[in-house]
Amino acid sequence: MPDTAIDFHSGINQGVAPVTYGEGERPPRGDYARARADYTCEQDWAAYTPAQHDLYRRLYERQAAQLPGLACQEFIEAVAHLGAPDRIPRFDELSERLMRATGWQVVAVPGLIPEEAFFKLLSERRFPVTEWIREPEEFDYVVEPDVFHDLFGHVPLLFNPVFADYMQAYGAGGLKASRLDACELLARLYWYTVEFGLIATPEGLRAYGAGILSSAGELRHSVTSPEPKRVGFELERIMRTRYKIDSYQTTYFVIDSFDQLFEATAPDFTPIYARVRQLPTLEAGELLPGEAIRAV
Ligand SMILES: C[C@H](O)[C@H](O)[C@H]1CNc2nc(N)[nH]c(=O)c2N1
Ligand SMILES: N[C@@H](Cc1ccccc1)C(=O)O
Ligand SMILES: [Fe+2]
Repeated sequence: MPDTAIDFHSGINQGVAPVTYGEGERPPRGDYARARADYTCEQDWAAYTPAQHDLYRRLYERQAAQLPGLACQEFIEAVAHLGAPDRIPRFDELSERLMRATGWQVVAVPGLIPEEAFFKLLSERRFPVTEWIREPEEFDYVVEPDVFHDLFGHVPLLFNPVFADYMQAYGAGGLKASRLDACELLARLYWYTVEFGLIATPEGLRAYGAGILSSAGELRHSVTSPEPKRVGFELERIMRTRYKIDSYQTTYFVIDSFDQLFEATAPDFTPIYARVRQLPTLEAGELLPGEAIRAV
């Protein structure tokens, strides 16, 4: 196996083991010995215990119950494609449905993988899903992404054609950003859209980011709390903004549509990275002078 460490949250490939992850260093959780060179592995579905299937079901049910009025309609409609909530889905069955809808597949990975491997899979329309599930004590919060976050949070929107194309473009863009040493800037885009994005709809603000949609508490917080700043989507604004990895976000960026997201990220990022590097970096929660924030 390539012996490469990653900082999942910052998206910075450290190049050496062990992994830097939040505070302190430790290897990523997962069985990397079974992984292929592209970091995918077989989903050992038979190895899940009844207690683990039951944990998935409880996570699913808690989350599904609070989607109405908080999650975007595209997500709500697509959650059903995950299949029966009473057991951890089989990735190959899910892939068949997803392939028919948008040409995507889900592939098992042991856990966090190096960002270049991650980008490559996305660019091939293969979404890496962590095979392991959190421990019962981690019901409310798990530090690294597990199968519940990856499946419930990310996979439903891969059934949406525009979002599906955005994810592939992000992967290809990631491979390019690696060559331009711009992964830190690009990772902020992923964070503030794919993980923690909000969308304005005629019915009001809704969540589409996987980090929000798989979180017990942040879903309501992100959409309804008066506390966080909500700023209209702006590519360079996002690329210069740091983020929090161990608390609710203090700023959320709001798109008007998936088409807007796709079109705003279509231009060549090479000159954009150069420009953003000249601008001061903003802290999470910091606003620009006179910057408009959206009311909830
Ligand atoms: C793209 C993002 O910035 C980050 O670098 C990558 C790294 N490796 C990963 N690996 C897995 N399994 N899941 C992820 O979400 C990520 N994120
Ligand atoms: N247009 C970007 C690629 C990209 C697309 C969509 C999302 C993220 C990145 C580039 O040239 O680098
Ligand atoms: Fe995620």
